[in-house]
Amino acid sequence: MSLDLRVYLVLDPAHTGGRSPLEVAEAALRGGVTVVQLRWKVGPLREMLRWGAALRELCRRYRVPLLINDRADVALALEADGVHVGQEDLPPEVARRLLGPRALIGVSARTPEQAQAAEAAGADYLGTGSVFPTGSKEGARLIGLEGLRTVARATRLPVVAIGGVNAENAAACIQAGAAGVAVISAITQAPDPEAAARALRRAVDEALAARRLEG
Ligand SMILES: Cc1ncc(COP(=O)(O)OP(=O)(O)O)c(N)n1
Ligand SMILES: Cc1ncsc1CCOP(=O)(O)O
Ligand SMILES: [Mg+2]
Repeated sequence: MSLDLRVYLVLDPAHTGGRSPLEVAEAALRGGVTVVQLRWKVGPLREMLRWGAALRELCRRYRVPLLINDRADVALALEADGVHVGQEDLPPEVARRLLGPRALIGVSARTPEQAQAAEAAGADYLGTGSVFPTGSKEGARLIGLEGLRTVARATRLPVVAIGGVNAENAAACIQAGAAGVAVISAITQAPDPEAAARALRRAVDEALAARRLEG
């Protein structure tokens, strides 16, 4: 499946403000998100599989890729499109071996060295952050827009900016070299997730168009 990283929803059922994760996901898909990741950090694995299977069907209907955070076994079980792994997770080359050449593999990279290692290991894209302060990931280290720019310049892989990104600061991430933005709270904690996704999509599309014009 081709990879359009413009607006990347990281769906964590622990961060949907008590709303149904599937309803939030469908609203976000209507609003124009281009990738969905299921991030499941607490709770029974069987529950993750149940949510994942429903999300799999939903994403197929919208023809949007579904990636699984951390867990290649779950990605395989769900026939998801790929995985996203961090620096302390399953190494990307192992994920590639398990999931095969067609799987999408994303890797978190905060430094040029991590970016280059991920590229050499066969990653398809990088997740880079935390660009801004975030309340959604404990201990996330801040790299700022300068850190994002440094990573984007160090790799040929597309980079998605993550951490505290919203419709107001998304354009700055694109100007710093990102191919798109990944968000949890800007969509899942928004009073209207569909409108929030649409606003992010518009901000990213306008910033990408402006960047193309600048050449
Ligand atoms: C798109 C994207 N980028 C970065 C991350 C963070 O992954 P990781 O560093 O492994 O942290 P956890 O999300 O697993 O806590 C991500 N999930 N998605
Ligand atoms: C998973 C993750 N990795 C780096 S920051 C972050 C959390 C992003 O959440 P939010 O979009 O709510 O700041
Ligand atoms: Mg991880």
